[in-house]
Amino acid sequence: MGRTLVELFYDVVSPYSWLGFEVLCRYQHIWNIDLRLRPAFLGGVMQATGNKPPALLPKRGEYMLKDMKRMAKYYQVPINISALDLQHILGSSTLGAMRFITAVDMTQPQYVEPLSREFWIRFLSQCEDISQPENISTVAKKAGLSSELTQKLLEMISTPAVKNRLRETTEEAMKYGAFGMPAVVAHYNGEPHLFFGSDRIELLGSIIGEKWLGPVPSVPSPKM
Ligand SMILES: N[C@@H](CCC(=O)N[C@@H](CS)C(=O)NCC(=O)O)C(=O)O
Repeated sequence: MGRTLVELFYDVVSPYSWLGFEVLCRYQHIWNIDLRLRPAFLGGVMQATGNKPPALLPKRGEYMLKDMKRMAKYYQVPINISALDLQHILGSSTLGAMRFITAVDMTQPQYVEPLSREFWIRFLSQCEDISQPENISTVAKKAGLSSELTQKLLEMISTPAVKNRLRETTEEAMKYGAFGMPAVVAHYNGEPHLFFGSDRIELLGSIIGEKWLGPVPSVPSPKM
């Protein structure tokens, strides 16, 4: 049977997207899937669907911090957010970062995975800014991009081509029914199936006929 295309729509503002991203990056080497990373803009989804970040509700925000701590440990993803950081996250815009990742996706797609991870590490592990060009450059360097390339990509983020591409990807996620992130779309049996949340990947596996081995599956060792 052919490989199942699995698309992950995500924004680096979203800690649950980071969890979903790492789990799918692990499973792409185990399940019969082709993982397509789709950088999108959560702010645009929230605005267009009339949804709101769940953490704006104080009790939900309080719970989310505890949930996040437990999930980070269980999923082995180094998210490290305090109540103060959560306020900062809710007040930050990741539009520039998502445009930068989009520009990379358009020109150097092999860097999308390490670059997205480095944005999350800086933003949700070290709780440092990712909106200023100098900080975007620091992240890009960590992901292995040269300073010349980073400079060109920074120039690209204000072009209509990049802005439109990010808008189109965000709209595509919503066409599949997304109202938040991570939004995972599995193209199976000739139909797209939307899953919302990092906690629905086990369910995704059951739909596409793949076995869930927990959030940190061990990768089979290559045959000698
Ligand atoms: N239960 C989901 C929660 C995901 C979640 O809360 N995502 C946030 C962004 S970090 C969102 O977009 N929420 C929209 C909503 O809950 O309606 C998970 O474990 O991943």
